[in-house]
Amino acid sequence: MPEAVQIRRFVPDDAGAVIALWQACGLTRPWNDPQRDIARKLAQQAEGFLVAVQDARIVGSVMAGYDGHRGWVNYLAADPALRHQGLGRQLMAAAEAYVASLGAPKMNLQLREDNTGAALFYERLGYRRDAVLSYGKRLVLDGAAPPPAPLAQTLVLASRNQKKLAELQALLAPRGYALRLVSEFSDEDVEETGESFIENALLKARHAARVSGLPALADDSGLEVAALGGAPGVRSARYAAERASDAANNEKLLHALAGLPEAQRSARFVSVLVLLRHAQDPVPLIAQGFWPGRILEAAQGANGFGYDPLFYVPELARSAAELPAELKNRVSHRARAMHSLLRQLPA
Ligand SMILES: O=P(O)(O)OP(=O)(O)OP(=O)(O)OC[C@H]1O[C@@H](n2cnc3c(O)ncnc32)[C@H](O)[C@@H]1O
Ligand SMILES: [Mg+2]
Repeated sequence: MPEAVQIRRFVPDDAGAVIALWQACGLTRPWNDPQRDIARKLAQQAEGFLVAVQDARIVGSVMAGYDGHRGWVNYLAADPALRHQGLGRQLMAAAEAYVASLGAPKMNLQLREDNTGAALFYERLGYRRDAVLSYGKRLVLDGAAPPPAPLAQTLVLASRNQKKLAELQALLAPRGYALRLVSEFSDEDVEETGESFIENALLKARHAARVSGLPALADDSGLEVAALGGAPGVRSARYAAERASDAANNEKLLHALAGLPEAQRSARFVSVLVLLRHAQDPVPLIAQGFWPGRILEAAQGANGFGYDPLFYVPELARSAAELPAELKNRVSHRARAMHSLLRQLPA
């Protein structure tokens, strides 16, 4: 049986094994020389650099420090072969105890935006996403230059739905995009006459680009319920009636599925995003995202909008309306479509 994991201070002889561990965990970057990062830490609060050891092998690391305002944690690494055994949690507890002993009132950390696995890990430890943008300026370059961050660019959002605006804004702000609503430029309503999400998204985006003169983003989305042959689908917003309220749509859906057992209540949210550089853009960027789940027998939760209170997400064991906004925005159909759209944008 392997011996229990011990957490102790880093010593210089650990460097080779620690760097190999960081590389195995994908934590190193060409512009950050790990040797120099270790040397920097040994010169500043060296006792906040901890390693986890099992059977004389380095299986984990964490670097913690206090800048006089906040505690910070970096280089949390756990041997990939020991995942799900509480090692990351143990290292974070040690890092928190260290910065708390120095008097830090709060611990901060930074994650790459697409690192959903790590985000869920920190949320389970009680961390919450702060409503801040993280800025940085490199003072010393160890190696190759990092890719340049995009400068702020304004897009018009072809939507009248404020909840969509909030979700899309949160997804785009970290990438340097600001959104303005099409209602700033025109009161005209676009009829969503398309047979597909793509056609409707294109209609909305073209109109917004035309009236604003700006590049335009549109989302056409909806809920597809298997037992209803994919309905309400592209008609999700007007399922109960033209301009129906969310409550009326939800009631109609519950009625349509009344008496159906759980196994026959599967559904998915769909989001199709279209980005046009200008109204005549012949090559729109298009991305779609899906979010599988099932329809509950009664509404649960008060967050989100539309069908969220009836949409149960099995992996999170909650309805979409019970998820904090930032969590919905990491796993939803819209988030998935946005990640795919962002991958198509030039860096
Ligand atoms: O067309 P715009 O002005 O963007 O706003 P809308 O609300 O009419 O949006 P859609 O035409 O795309 O219709 C989508 C409908 O699908 C539902 N829907 C889409 N995304 C959803 C989400 O994240 N949560 C819950 N319901 C959603 C909701 O009822 C929306 O009204
Ligand atoms: Mg609409």
